[in-house]
Amino acid sequence: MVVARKWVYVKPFDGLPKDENFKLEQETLPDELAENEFLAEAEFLSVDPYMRPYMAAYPAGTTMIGGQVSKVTVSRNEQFPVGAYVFGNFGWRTHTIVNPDKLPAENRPYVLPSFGSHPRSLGLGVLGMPGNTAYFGFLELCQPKAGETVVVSGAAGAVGSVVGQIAKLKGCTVVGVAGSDDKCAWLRQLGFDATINYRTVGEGGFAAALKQAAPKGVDCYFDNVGGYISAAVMQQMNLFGRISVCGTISNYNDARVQVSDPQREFVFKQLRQEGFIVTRWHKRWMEGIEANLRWIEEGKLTYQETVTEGFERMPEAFVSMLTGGNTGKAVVKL
Ligand SMILES: NC(=O)C1=CN([C@@H]2O[C@H](COP(=O)(O)OP(=O)(O)OC[C@H]3O[C@@H](n4cnc5c(N)ncnc54)[C@H](OP(=O)(O)O)[C@@H]3O)[C@@H](O)[C@H]2O)C=CC1
Ligand SMILES: C/C=C/C(C)=O
Repeated sequence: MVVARKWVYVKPFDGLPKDENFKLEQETLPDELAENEFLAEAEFLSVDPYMRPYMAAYPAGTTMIGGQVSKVTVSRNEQFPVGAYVFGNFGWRTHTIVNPDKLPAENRPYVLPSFGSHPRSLGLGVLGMPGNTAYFGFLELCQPKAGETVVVSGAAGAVGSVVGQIAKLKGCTVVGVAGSDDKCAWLRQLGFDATINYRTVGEGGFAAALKQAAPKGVDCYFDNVGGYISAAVMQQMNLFGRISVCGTISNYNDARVQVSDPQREFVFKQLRQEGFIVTRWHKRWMEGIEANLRWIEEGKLTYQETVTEGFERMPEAFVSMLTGGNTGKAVVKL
Protein backbone atom coordinates (compact mmCIF):
# COMPACT_ATOMS: atom_id res chain seq x y z
CA MET A 1 0.00 0.00 0.00
CA VAL A 2 1.41 3.41 -1.01
CA VAL A 3 0.31 6.52 0.87
CA ALA A 4 1.03 9.70 -1.08
CA ARG A 5 1.49 13.05 0.61
CA LYS A 6 0.16 16.07 -1.27
CA TRP A 7 -0.16 19.82 -0.76
CA VAL A 8 -3.73 20.98 -1.32
CA TYR A 9 -4.72 24.54 -2.23
CA VAL A 10 -7.42 25.10 0.38
CA LYS A 11 -7.99 28.86 0.22
CA PRO A 12 -7.62 31.28 -2.75
CA PHE A 13 -4.46 33.37 -2.72
CA ASP A 14 -4.79 37.00 -1.71
CA GLY A 15 -1.47 38.80 -2.05
CA LEU A 16 1.62 36.80 -1.20
CA PRO A 17 0.74 33.12 -0.49
CA LYS A 18 0.47 32.28 3.22
CA ASP A 19 0.34 29.09 5.30
CA GLU A 20 -3.49 29.27 5.40
CA ASN A 21 -3.61 28.73 1.59
CA PHE A 22 -2.11 25.23 1.85
CA LYS A 23 -2.86 21.97 3.67
CA LEU A 24 -0.69 18.86 3.75
CA GLU A 25 -2.87 15.79 3.19
CA GLN A 26 -2.46 12.05 2.59
CA GLU A 27 -3.97 9.84 -0.09
CA THR A 28 -3.90 6.06 -0.21
CA LEU A 29 -3.22 4.94 -3.77
CA PRO A 30 -4.83 1.86 -5.38
CA ASP A 31 -2.80 -1.36 -4.93
CA GLU A 32 -3.07 -2.37 -8.60
CA LEU A 33 -2.08 -0.36 -11.65
CA ALA A 34 -4.23 -0.39 -14.79
CA GLU A 35 -2.71 -1.07 -18.22
CA ASN A 36 -0.37 1.80 -19.39
CA GLU A 37 -0.10 3.24 -15.88
CA PHE A 38 3.06 3.70 -13.84
CA LEU A 39 3.78 4.80 -10.28
CA ALA A 40 6.13 7.80 -9.92
CA GLU A 41 7.96 8.63 -6.70
CA ALA A 42 9.09 12.27 -6.57
CA GLU A 43 12.77 13.08 -6.07
CA PHE A 44 12.76 16.84 -6.83
CA LEU A 45 9.82 19.22 -7.04
CA SER A 46 9.72 22.59 -8.72
CA VAL A 47 8.41 25.87 -7.36
CA ASP A 48 7.71 28.30 -10.21
CA PRO A 49 6.18 31.79 -10.50
CA TYR A 50 3.34 30.61 -12.79
CA MET A 51 1.83 28.63 -9.89
CA ARG A 52 0.77 31.90 -8.26
CA PRO A 53 -1.40 33.28 -11.14
CA TYR A 54 -2.43 29.90 -12.57
CA MET A 55 -3.93 28.61 -9.29
CA ALA A 56 -6.58 31.36 -9.55
CA ALA A 57 -8.25 29.18 -12.21
CA TYR A 58 -8.55 26.19 -9.85
CA PRO A 59 -11.11 25.66 -7.06
CA ALA A 60 -10.08 25.27 -3.44
CA GLY A 61 -9.40 21.60 -2.76
CA THR A 62 -7.17 21.16 -5.85
CA THR A 63 -3.69 19.70 -5.37
CA MET A 64 -1.09 22.39 -6.10
CA ILE A 65 0.08 22.22 -9.72
CA GLY A 66 3.72 21.78 -10.69
CA GLY A 67 6.48 19.77 -12.28
CA GLN A 68 8.65 17.12 -10.66
CA VAL A 69 11.49 14.76 -11.41
CA SER A 70 10.47 11.34 -10.20
CA LYS A 71 11.50 7.69 -10.35
CA VAL A 72 9.28 5.01 -11.83
CA THR A 73 8.87 2.39 -9.11
CA VAL A 74 6.10 0.19 -10.56
CA SER A 75 5.05 0.12 -14.20
CA ARG A 76 2.60 -1.35 -16.65
CA ASN A 77 3.85 0.94 -19.44
CA GLU A 78 6.92 -0.15 -21.41
CA GLN A 79 7.75 3.47 -22.37
CA PHE A 80 8.24 4.21 -18.64
CA PRO A 81 10.13 1.20 -17.23
CA VAL A 82 10.87 0.66 -13.54
CA GLY A 83 13.99 2.63 -12.56
CA ALA A 84 13.56 5.34 -15.22
CA TYR A 85 13.59 8.97 -14.11
CA VAL A 86 10.87 11.10 -15.61
CA PHE A 87 9.73 14.68 -15.74
CA GLY A 88 6.00 15.13 -15.23
CA ASN A 89 3.52 17.79 -14.23
CA PHE A 90 2.18 15.66 -11.39
CA GLY A 91 1.68 18.49 -8.87
CA TRP A 92 2.92 18.93 -5.32
CA ARG A 93 2.73 15.25 -4.38
CA THR A 94 5.16 12.55 -3.36
CA HIS A 95 3.66 9.60 -5.29
CA THR A 96 1.48 9.65 -8.39
CA ILE A 97 -0.16 7.01 -10.55
CA VAL A 98 0.07 8.25 -14.13
CA ASN A 99 -1.46 7.19 -17.43
CA PRO A 100 0.45 9.28 -20.00
CA ASP A 101 -2.00 8.37 -22.78
CA LYS A 102 -4.74 10.28 -21.01
CA LEU A 103 -2.78 13.56 -20.97
CA PRO A 104 -2.63 16.20 -23.77
CA ALA A 105 0.51 16.09 -25.94
CA GLU A 106 2.06 19.25 -24.46
CA ASN A 107 1.61 17.94 -20.93
CA ARG A 108 2.88 14.37 -21.29
CA PRO A 109 5.63 13.12 -18.98
CA TYR A 110 8.90 12.10 -20.59
CA VAL A 111 11.90 10.01 -19.58
CA LEU A 112 14.80 12.35 -18.83
CA PRO A 113 17.73 12.10 -21.23
CA SER A 114 21.14 11.48 -19.65
CA PHE A 115 22.55 14.67 -18.09
CA GLY A 116 26.03 13.12 -17.73
CA SER A 117 27.55 14.17 -14.42
CA HIS A 118 24.95 16.89 -13.82
CA PRO A 119 22.13 16.47 -11.28
CA ARG A 120 18.70 15.23 -12.34
CA SER A 121 17.17 18.33 -10.72
CA LEU A 122 18.31 20.24 -13.83
CA GLY A 123 15.29 18.63 -15.48
CA LEU A 124 13.28 21.25 -13.60
CA GLY A 125 15.60 24.12 -14.54
CA VAL A 126 18.15 24.75 -17.26
CA LEU A 127 17.45 21.32 -18.81
CA GLY A 128 13.69 21.60 -18.53
CA MET A 129 10.87 24.11 -18.82
CA PRO A 130 12.78 27.26 -17.66
CA GLY A 131 15.80 26.45 -19.87
CA ASN A 132 13.50 25.96 -22.85
CA THR A 133 11.69 29.18 -22.00
CA ALA A 134 15.02 30.98 -22.30
CA TYR A 135 16.13 29.11 -25.42
CA PHE A 136 12.94 29.46 -27.49
CA GLY A 137 11.48 32.61 -25.95
CA PHE A 138 14.68 34.57 -26.48
CA LEU A 139 16.05 33.15 -29.74
CA GLU A 140 12.73 32.87 -31.57
CA LEU A 141 11.13 36.14 -30.48
CA CYS A 142 14.12 38.47 -30.02
CA GLN A 143 16.15 37.17 -33.00
CA PRO A 144 19.34 38.64 -31.46
CA LYS A 145 22.25 39.73 -33.64
CA ALA A 146 25.92 40.05 -32.66
CA GLY A 147 26.73 43.52 -31.39
CA GLU A 148 23.20 44.29 -30.21
CA THR A 149 22.34 45.30 -26.65
CA VAL A 150 20.06 42.92 -24.74
CA VAL A 151 18.37 43.73 -21.42
CA VAL A 152 17.06 40.88 -19.25
CA SER A 153 14.88 41.50 -16.20
CA GLY A 154 14.58 38.82 -13.52
CA ALA A 155 18.11 38.12 -14.70
CA ALA A 156 19.41 36.03 -11.79
CA GLY A 157 16.53 33.57 -11.85
CA ALA A 158 15.99 30.25 -13.61
CA VAL A 159 14.97 31.73 -16.96
CA GLY A 160 16.80 35.06 -16.91
CA SER A 161 20.24 33.67 -16.06
CA VAL A 162 20.04 31.36 -19.10
CA VAL A 163 18.73 34.10 -21.42
CA GLY A 164 21.65 36.39 -20.54
CA GLN A 165 24.22 33.65 -21.15
CA ILE A 166 22.66 32.68 -24.49
CA ALA A 167 22.72 36.38 -25.46
CA LYS A 168 26.45 36.47 -24.69
CA LEU A 169 26.93 33.31 -26.79
CA LYS A 170 25.27 35.19 -29.66
CA GLY A 171 27.77 38.05 -29.35
CA CYS A 172 25.46 40.58 -27.67
CA THR A 173 26.16 43.12 -24.96
CA VAL A 174 24.01 42.06 -22.01
CA VAL A 175 22.53 44.04 -19.15
CA GLY A 176 20.91 42.10 -16.29
CA VAL A 177 18.39 43.52 -13.83
CA ALA A 178 18.19 41.71 -10.47
CA GLY A 179 17.26 42.33 -6.85
CA SER A 180 20.50 42.08 -4.86
CA ASP A 181 24.19 42.92 -5.08
CA ASP A 182 25.08 39.23 -4.67
CA LYS A 183 22.86 38.32 -7.60
CA CYS A 184 24.41 41.10 -9.70
CA ALA A 185 27.91 39.89 -8.80
CA TRP A 186 26.98 36.35 -9.94
CA LEU A 187 25.65 37.72 -13.23
CA ARG A 188 28.91 39.53 -13.89
CA GLN A 189 30.76 36.25 -13.19
CA LEU A 190 28.55 34.66 -15.85
CA GLY A 191 29.73 37.28 -18.33
CA PHE A 192 26.95 39.87 -18.17
CA ASP A 193 28.47 43.20 -19.23
CA ALA A 194 26.49 45.33 -16.77
CA THR A 195 23.94 44.82 -14.02
CA ILE A 196 21.37 46.93 -12.21
CA ASN A 197 20.18 46.17 -8.70
CA TYR A 198 16.64 47.51 -9.12
CA ARG A 199 16.00 47.50 -5.37
CA THR A 200 19.01 49.77 -4.72
CA VAL A 201 18.36 52.28 -7.52
CA GLY A 202 14.58 52.25 -6.92
CA GLU A 203 11.87 53.23 -9.39
CA GLY A 204 13.05 56.86 -9.50
CA GLY A 205 16.65 55.96 -10.36
CA PHE A 206 16.03 53.10 -12.74
CA ALA A 207 15.95 55.03 -16.04
CA ALA A 208 19.27 56.76 -15.29
CA ALA A 209 20.89 53.48 -14.21
CA LEU A 210 19.72 51.86 -17.46
CA LYS A 211 21.07 54.74 -19.55
CA GLN A 212 24.45 54.24 -17.92
CA ALA A 213 24.37 50.45 -18.31
CA ALA A 214 23.12 50.54 -21.95
CA PRO A 215 24.46 53.79 -23.42
CA LYS A 216 23.71 52.71 -27.01
CA GLY A 217 20.05 51.94 -26.22
CA VAL A 218 18.30 48.57 -26.12
CA ASP A 219 17.78 46.32 -29.14
CA CYS A 220 16.24 43.31 -27.38
CA TYR A 221 14.36 43.17 -24.09
CA PHE A 222 13.55 39.84 -22.43
CA ASP A 223 10.87 40.74 -19.92
CA ASN A 224 10.34 38.54 -16.88
CA VAL A 225 8.84 41.12 -14.56
CA GLY A 226 6.63 43.84 -16.15
CA GLY A 227 5.78 46.98 -14.15
CA TYR A 228 7.98 50.05 -13.91
CA ILE A 229 11.17 48.22 -14.95
CA SER A 230 9.62 47.29 -18.28
CA ALA A 231 8.05 50.71 -18.75
CA ALA A 232 11.50 52.28 -18.37
CA VAL A 233 13.16 49.81 -20.75
CA MET A 234 10.50 50.56 -23.42
CA GLN A 235 11.53 54.22 -23.33
CA GLN A 236 15.13 53.31 -24.18
CA MET A 237 14.48 50.82 -27.00
CA ASN A 238 16.25 51.39 -30.33
CA LEU A 239 14.65 51.50 -33.77
CA PHE A 240 13.27 48.05 -34.74
CA GLY A 241 13.79 46.71 -31.19
CA ARG A 242 12.25 43.38 -30.16
CA ILE A 243 10.59 42.58 -26.84
CA SER A 244 9.90 39.02 -25.68
CA VAL A 245 7.28 39.14 -22.92
CA CYS A 246 7.90 36.09 -20.78
CA GLY A 247 6.37 36.99 -17.42
CA THR A 248 5.14 39.77 -15.17
CA ILE A 249 6.16 38.59 -11.72
CA SER A 250 6.09 42.13 -10.32
CA ASN A 251 2.28 41.92 -10.31
CA TYR A 252 1.57 38.24 -9.59
CA ASN A 253 0.92 39.01 -5.91
CA ASP A 254 -0.27 42.61 -6.21
CA ALA A 255 -2.51 44.81 -8.27
CA ARG A 256 -0.98 45.98 -11.55
CA VAL A 257 0.88 49.27 -11.26
CA GLN A 258 0.03 52.22 -13.49
CA VAL A 259 2.74 52.85 -16.08
CA SER A 260 2.93 55.48 -18.80
CA ASP A 261 1.38 54.59 -22.18
CA PRO A 262 4.17 52.91 -24.25
CA GLN A 263 2.35 52.96 -27.62
CA ARG A 264 4.21 56.01 -28.93
CA GLU A 265 7.52 54.12 -28.63
CA PHE A 266 6.06 51.24 -30.64
CA VAL A 267 5.04 53.52 -33.49
CA PHE A 268 8.02 55.79 -33.86
CA LYS A 269 10.67 53.16 -33.11
CA GLN A 270 8.78 50.47 -35.01
CA LEU A 271 9.11 48.00 -32.12
CA ARG A 272 7.84 44.44 -32.05
CA GLN A 273 6.57 42.87 -28.82
CA GLU A 274 5.26 39.34 -28.40
CA GLY A 275 4.09 37.33 -25.41
CA PHE A 276 4.43 33.56 -25.30
CA ILE A 277 3.91 30.41 -23.29
CA VAL A 278 6.79 27.98 -23.70
CA THR A 279 4.59 24.98 -24.51
CA ARG A 280 4.15 26.66 -27.91
CA TRP A 281 7.40 24.84 -28.76
CA HIS A 282 6.47 21.47 -27.24
CA LYS A 283 7.17 19.68 -30.53
CA ARG A 284 10.78 20.98 -30.38
CA TRP A 285 11.16 20.33 -26.61
CA MET A 286 14.20 18.04 -26.82
CA GLU A 287 16.00 20.48 -29.17
CA GLY A 288 16.08 23.08 -26.38
CA ILE A 289 17.26 20.59 -23.76
CA GLU A 290 19.96 19.19 -26.05
CA ALA A 291 21.23 22.67 -27.01
CA ASN A 292 21.45 23.82 -23.39
CA LEU A 293 23.11 20.53 -22.33
CA ARG A 294 25.66 20.91 -25.12
CA TRP A 295 26.51 24.44 -23.97
CA ILE A 296 26.86 23.20 -20.39
CA GLU A 297 29.18 20.39 -21.48
CA GLU A 298 31.24 22.90 -23.50
CA GLY A 299 31.58 25.14 -20.43
CA LYS A 300 29.60 27.93 -22.11
CA LEU A 301 26.48 27.77 -19.93
CA THR A 302 26.54 27.77 -16.14
CA TYR A 303 23.70 27.06 -13.75
CA GLN A 304 22.92 27.56 -10.10
CA GLU A 305 20.16 26.02 -7.99
CA THR A 306 18.64 27.04 -4.69
CA VAL A 307 17.65 23.75 -3.05
CA THR A 308 15.22 23.48 -0.13
CA GLU A 309 15.20 20.10 1.61
CA GLY A 310 11.91 18.47 2.62
CA PHE A 311 8.46 18.06 1.08
CA GLU A 312 6.90 19.74 4.11
CA ARG A 313 8.73 22.93 3.12
CA MET A 314 7.10 23.34 -0.31
CA PRO A 315 5.05 26.45 0.64
CA GLU A 316 8.12 28.04 2.26
CA ALA A 317 10.23 27.42 -0.85
CA PHE A 318 7.45 28.80 -3.07
CA VAL A 319 7.12 32.06 -1.10
CA SER A 320 10.89 32.42 -0.88
CA MET A 321 11.15 32.16 -4.69
CA LEU A 322 8.37 34.71 -5.21
CA THR A 323 10.19 37.16 -2.94
CA GLY A 324 13.66 36.76 -4.41
CA GLY A 325 15.12 34.12 -2.05
CA ASN A 326 16.48 32.07 -4.94
CA THR A 327 19.46 32.50 -7.22
CA GLY A 328 19.07 30.37 -10.34
CA LYS A 329 16.40 27.67 -10.17
CA ALA A 330 14.41 27.07 -6.98
CA VAL A 331 13.80 23.36 -6.34
CA VAL A 332 12.72 21.21 -3.41
CA LYS A 333 14.54 17.93 -2.71
CA LEU A 334 12.62 15.13 -1.06
N1 LIG B 1 5.99 32.50 -20.66
C1 LIG B 1 6.40 31.31 -20.23
O1 LIG B 1 6.17 30.27 -20.86
C2 LIG B 1 7.16 31.24 -18.96
C3 LIG B 1 7.26 32.35 -18.21
N2 LIG B 1 7.98 32.35 -17.05
C4 LIG B 1 8.07 33.61 -16.34
O2 LIG B 1 9.42 33.99 -16.27
C5 LIG B 1 9.65 34.75 -15.10
C6 LIG B 1 10.83 34.17 -14.34
O3 LIG B 1 10.51 32.84 -13.97
P1 LIG B 1 11.63 31.94 -13.25
O4 LIG B 1 12.92 32.18 -13.90
O5 LIG B 1 11.10 30.57 -13.15
O6 LIG B 1 11.65 32.57 -11.78
P2 LIG B 1 12.93 33.11 -11.01
O7 LIG B 1 13.87 32.00 -10.79
O8 LIG B 1 13.40 34.31 -11.75
O9 LIG B 1 12.32 33.52 -9.60
C7 LIG B 1 11.49 34.59 -9.47
C8 LIG B 1 12.31 35.89 -9.25
O10 LIG B 1 11.49 37.00 -9.55
C9 LIG B 1 12.09 38.14 -8.96
N3 LIG B 1 11.04 39.06 -8.52
C10 LIG B 1 10.10 38.86 -7.57
N4 LIG B 1 9.33 39.96 -7.43
C11 LIG B 1 9.82 40.88 -8.30
C12 LIG B 1 9.47 42.22 -8.61
N5 LIG B 1 8.44 42.85 -8.00
N6 LIG B 1 10.19 42.87 -9.55
C13 LIG B 1 11.22 42.26 -10.17
N7 LIG B 1 11.61 40.99 -9.92
C14 LIG B 1 10.92 40.30 -8.99
C15 LIG B 1 12.92 37.64 -7.78
O11 LIG B 1 14.28 37.95 -8.04
P3 LIG B 1 14.91 39.37 -7.59
O12 LIG B 1 15.70 39.11 -6.36
O13 LIG B 1 15.73 39.75 -8.78
O14 LIG B 1 13.76 40.30 -7.33
C16 LIG B 1 12.73 36.12 -7.82
O15 LIG B 1 13.89 35.43 -7.49
C17 LIG B 1 8.33 34.76 -14.34
O16 LIG B 1 7.64 35.95 -14.65
C18 LIG B 1 7.59 33.58 -14.92
O17 LIG B 1 6.19 33.69 -14.82
C19 LIG B 1 8.65 31.25 -16.60
C20 LIG B 1 8.57 30.08 -17.30
C21 LIG B 1 7.78 29.97 -18.52
C1 LIG C 1 4.61 27.99 -18.21
C2 LIG C 1 4.81 29.22 -17.41
C3 LIG C 1 4.18 30.35 -17.66
C4 LIG C 1 4.41 31.54 -16.92
C5 LIG C 1 3.73 32.76 -17.33
O1 LIG C 1 5.18 31.56 -15.99
